[in-house]
Amino acid sequence: MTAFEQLTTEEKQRALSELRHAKELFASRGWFPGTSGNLSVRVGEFDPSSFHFAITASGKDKTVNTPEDFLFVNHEGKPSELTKLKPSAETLIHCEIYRLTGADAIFHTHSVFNNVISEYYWERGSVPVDGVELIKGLCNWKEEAHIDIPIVPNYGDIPRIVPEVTAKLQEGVPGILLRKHGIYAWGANSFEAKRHLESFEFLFEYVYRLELLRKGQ
Ligand SMILES: CSC[C@@H](O)[C@@H](O)C(=O)COP(=O)(O)O
Ligand SMILES: [Zn+2]
Repeated sequence: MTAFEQLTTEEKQRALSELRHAKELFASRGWFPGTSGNLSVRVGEFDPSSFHFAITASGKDKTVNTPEDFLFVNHEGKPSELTKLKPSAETLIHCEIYRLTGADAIFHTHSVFNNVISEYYWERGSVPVDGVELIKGLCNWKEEAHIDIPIVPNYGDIPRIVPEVTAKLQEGVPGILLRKHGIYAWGANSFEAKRHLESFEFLFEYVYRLELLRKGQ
């Protein structure tokens, strides 16, 4: 029996129901414009060289629920079982984030704020955030903490993005921006990944608005 076949139905159902819940919530906030975004939740034991996760199928309208919204894939992004569904085009980015962090859930969304801020700070290589209370939402409890949220290039060829993620992932920052594309946020479970995603979105909007005010526009 493969590691995937050894998983219980309950373990798989739990991952699928967490994905369904996150998908419905983010859809209600308009966080999947134009079918963008993808979500995943890991199942079973974690070994950096062998793991499985449930992920959204590619190209679907994530604002509607269908019986074909999710499938299971392995650490190489290949379907764990026979299916006609195609995993997210960005599955390899999820694979790399799981491999590097051992996280249990990864949520990726596109927003105007995360796109604009990734372009604005592109040359700097990261988005600086200073002393904002919501940095604590990222599990950084230091008073007046400073963080830099890394930005990687957005190539059409997804495998080219993977080594960029490997190189720029930052200890203590559970997220990474793709330039003019969107944010990947992760956590030790769905609850934490959601809190991180919401905190990042808040911080992007804060930095954007503060910059506008400082420039007097
Ligand atoms: C349709 S625009 C967004 C896509 O190009 C992509 O960035 C995205 O987030 C969704 O791709 P998907 O293959 O559905 O997971
Ligand atoms: Zn995307």
